[in-house]
Amino acid sequence: MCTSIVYSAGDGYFGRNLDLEVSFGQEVVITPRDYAFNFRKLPTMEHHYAIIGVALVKDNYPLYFDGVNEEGVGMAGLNFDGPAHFFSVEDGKDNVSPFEFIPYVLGQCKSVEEAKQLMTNLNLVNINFSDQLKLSPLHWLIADRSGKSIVVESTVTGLHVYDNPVGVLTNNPEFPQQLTNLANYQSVSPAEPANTLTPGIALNNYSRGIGSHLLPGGMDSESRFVKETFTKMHAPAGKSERENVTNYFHTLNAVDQQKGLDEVAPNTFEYTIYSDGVNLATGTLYYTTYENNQINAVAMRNANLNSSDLVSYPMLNNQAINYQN
Ligand SMILES: C[C@H](CCC(=O)NCCS(=O)(=O)O)[C@H]1CC[C@H]2[C@@H]3[C@H](O)C[C@@H]4C[C@H](O)CC[C@]4(C)[C@H]3C[C@H](O)[C@]12C
Repeated sequence: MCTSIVYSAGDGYFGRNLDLEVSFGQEVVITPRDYAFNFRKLPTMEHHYAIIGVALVKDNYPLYFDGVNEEGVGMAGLNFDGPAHFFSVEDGKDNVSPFEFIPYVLGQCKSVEEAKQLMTNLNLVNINFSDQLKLSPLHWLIADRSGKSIVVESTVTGLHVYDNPVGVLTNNPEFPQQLTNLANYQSVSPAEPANTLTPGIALNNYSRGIGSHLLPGGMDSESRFVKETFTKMHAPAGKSERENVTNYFHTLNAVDQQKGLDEVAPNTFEYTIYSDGVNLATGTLYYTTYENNQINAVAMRNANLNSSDLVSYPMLNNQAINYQN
């Protein structure tokens, strides 16, 4: 499972938890403006906005899992196994494969509105990156600095672009169903609830936090969608970058997956391999990994963005404990 959010405090932050049982060898990758993005069915994009994100680099091609461009547009691909459907190439359409979709949008859009315009003639097609790296069944969250976000889902019924009023995406079911399900939890509150259950009979509020008693806490995507929406909606805005980054990670950690809790095959467990968040104004990417809770950062603007060479940083996995004596 995965969870992606846009968090609108300070400059705004975009990122995700990547939950899986295997690691792909992903790194933090900066694609500068003059790296030539080749597309299978569209002309090469010679120049474009610079991108920072987490990707697997294969044959000098950055296969982005999530990323943010220098204009502050963020995009993440999350598993959508079952409903996801990609089509055959169609003449007259903008035929883009899922593995090309993040560069296609982040390379040329300054806002969610521009991304929406770009997608009016889009056909997400069933072309594999290679025989080893086949199509992934994904859907996507796209957000910008204003905090506005959309979800893109390609299913048997076609391409769907949904406004996302809560700025959260997890996995199945289809996005409209996830939104509808929120209605079941609308009384969940950080405050003490009013007793509408037993009018006239006082109940003993035995604990603090009783307003969130009904909040789901499972590893499943529906539970995470509700829990993350509640957590993010009530997340405080900090006064500094440090405070906002700290709040951002606490917000995502509400739905991270500890090893041992989500068995996807006998004795094989899905867990949160990494969490990342990019400042949408500065392009600095912050991340933690399962093995290393320390927040590490890579600044896009410290790289030469007028170049054609990818720049990669390994994700640091050694737990950095601050021994005080
Ligand atoms: C599996 C990842 C999504 C995490 C997620 O949603 N997990 C939930 C699993 S589940 O619902 O509980 O089954 C996705 C996100 C980005 C994907 C990768 C990116 O799309 C980049 C390439 C694309 C290639 O086509 C396949 C390999 C790949 C390297 C992808 C592998 C995998 O599908 C990734 C890593």
